[in-house]
Amino acid sequence: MTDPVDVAVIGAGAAGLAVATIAAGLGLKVALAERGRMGGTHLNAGCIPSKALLAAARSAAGVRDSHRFGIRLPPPEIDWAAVRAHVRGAIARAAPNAGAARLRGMGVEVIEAAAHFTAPDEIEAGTRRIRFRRCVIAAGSAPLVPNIPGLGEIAWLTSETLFDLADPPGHLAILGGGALGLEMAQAHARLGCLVTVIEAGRIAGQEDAEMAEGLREALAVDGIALREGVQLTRVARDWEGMTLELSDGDRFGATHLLLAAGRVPRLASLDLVAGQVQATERGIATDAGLRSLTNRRVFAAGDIADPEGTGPRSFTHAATQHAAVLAKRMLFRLPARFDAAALPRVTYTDPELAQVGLTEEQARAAGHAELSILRWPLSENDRAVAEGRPAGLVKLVATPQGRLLGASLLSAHAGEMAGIYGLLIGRKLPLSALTGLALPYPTLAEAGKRAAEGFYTPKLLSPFVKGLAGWLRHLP
Ligand SMILES: Cc1cc2nc3c(=O)[nH]c(=O)nc-3n(C[C@H](O)[C@H](O)[C@H](O)COP(=O)(O)OP(=O)(O)OC[C@H]3O[C@@H](n4cnc5c(N)ncnc54)[C@H](O)[C@@H]3O)c2cc1C
Ligand SMILES: NC(=O)c1ccc[n+]([C@@H]2O[C@H](COP(=O)([O-])OP(=O)(O)OC[C@H]3O[C@@H](n4cnc5c(N)ncnc54)[C@H](O)[C@@H]3O)[C@@H](O)[C@H]2O)c1
Repeated sequence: MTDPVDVAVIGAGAAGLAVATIAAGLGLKVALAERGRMGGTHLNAGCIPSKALLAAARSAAGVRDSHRFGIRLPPPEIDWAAVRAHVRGAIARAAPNAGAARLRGMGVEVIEAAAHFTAPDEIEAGTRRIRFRRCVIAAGSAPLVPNIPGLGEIAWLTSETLFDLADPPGHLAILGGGALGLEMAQAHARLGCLVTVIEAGRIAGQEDAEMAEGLREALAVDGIALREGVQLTRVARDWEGMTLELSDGDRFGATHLLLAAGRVPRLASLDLVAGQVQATERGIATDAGLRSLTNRRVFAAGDIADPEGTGPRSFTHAATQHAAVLAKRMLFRLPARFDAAALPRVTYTDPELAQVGLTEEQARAAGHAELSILRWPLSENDRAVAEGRPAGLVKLVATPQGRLLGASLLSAHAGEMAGIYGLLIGRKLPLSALTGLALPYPTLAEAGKRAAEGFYTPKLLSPFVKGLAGWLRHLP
């Protein structure tokens, strides 16, 4: 029987790679099993291809829009094969960072096979049986395939197959108006496809309603048909592609259907019973420090982790935050917990929609009866005006004492600005930390500062302060 490894990792996506890299960097003996493509979702079927496609789409939109700046160009011609090559090129350029060679170079034993538990302290991957001191389950999540009559008749798409299409969809129907559905709707519309989004609730349902409304207007400009508050009740194949029936009785034809209705944890093949690891339908049940509730040797990270029953946070930056928690908790045995309070999320449409902390609705639902709601429209921001992009809004939600609870941003580059709000919320800094910050002029980031200034303006203009200023005026 061979010595146990210090850390066995199941899955080489963002979470597994980060954990394996940290542990190997500390000189620990690490084994990593990956059954599919190294790099997992974010590299092969998630962040990188979707952002690469969005960049191509933004470029096409820029050409169409150029007349606003006095530049006359012919309509863009979309070379789909070249767009695909750009997307594949982006994946290929990022791939070496996640590659088996890099990991092996760091001393990690990489096993390119599916892993499953055989005992509470052992996994099997391919022909290898590996005993472990610690195991991190980082097997990620897969697209949810809803149970819709007729779905079996058609060749539906998910994010795992969408980026491999040899030809552009003529009419892409998208089931789900969350981050994935909206990003891919805009990308394909700008690349010349007809797009219809079918959303059971409202688009961007987790996000602030005012932000969703602004995004709705922007997507309409791209010609995207949004069908909100309806279910897809049936799909049938026909000679042109498919016919979709909606719960309001409407029917329409489409050539392709993308399922963007959420994700489910990849639990099935792990044999969690043998590992004595408890899971819920949302993922591996862990405490706030990502340790399994039922097997102290086992931890979870990334999309598959369900810390304290709060559900997964399906973001690459959440996966790397998980790895940082595990570095402290699992490797150094220090207290550490995953705190999602300051975790940003961004929908990379144009404009981008970023959220950090609580939306107004969530803050009220959490029992904050009195709130200070501070807004600054992009139409009042010099940079946005100069660049001819005045649509958008920054909205801050604060306590009456000036502590920031949440920030919602609808703006170009909102994702680049989200971090500052994460810092304010995470470090519990007052709004004055933002108002006192010298920001370069003219920047979009100033909109947030102007919103925060709105908290202090009424106080500065109070009769007391005015009286004080009047009195000071008489001093020599
Ligand atoms: C289209 C799309 C766009 C996205 N865009 C963004 C974005 O812009 N920003 C953002 O932050 N997030 C984005 N996400 C979410 C992000 O991609 C995921 O949150 C992140 O990739 C999850 O990483 P992970 O390591 O938990 O899982 P994964 O990346 O899914 O990795 C898990 C790995 O485990 C392997 N595995 C599974 N079971 C086993 C087994 N039994 N044995 C061995 N290996 C196994 C899988 O093959 C996989 O490679 C996007 C997702 C999608 C689908
Ligand atoms: N920019 C990003 O960070 C980014 C981009 C894409 C995906 N992701 C991650 O990937 C995960 C999956 O994204 P997603 O957009 O598929 O999931 P999601 O849960 O964010 O959105 C799914 C949407 O589909 C709707 N829906 C579900 N079932 C439906 C049905 N039968 N009919 C009509 N509508 C239905 C829901 O109401 C919801 O609005 C998310 O957790 C997200 O965090 C992140």
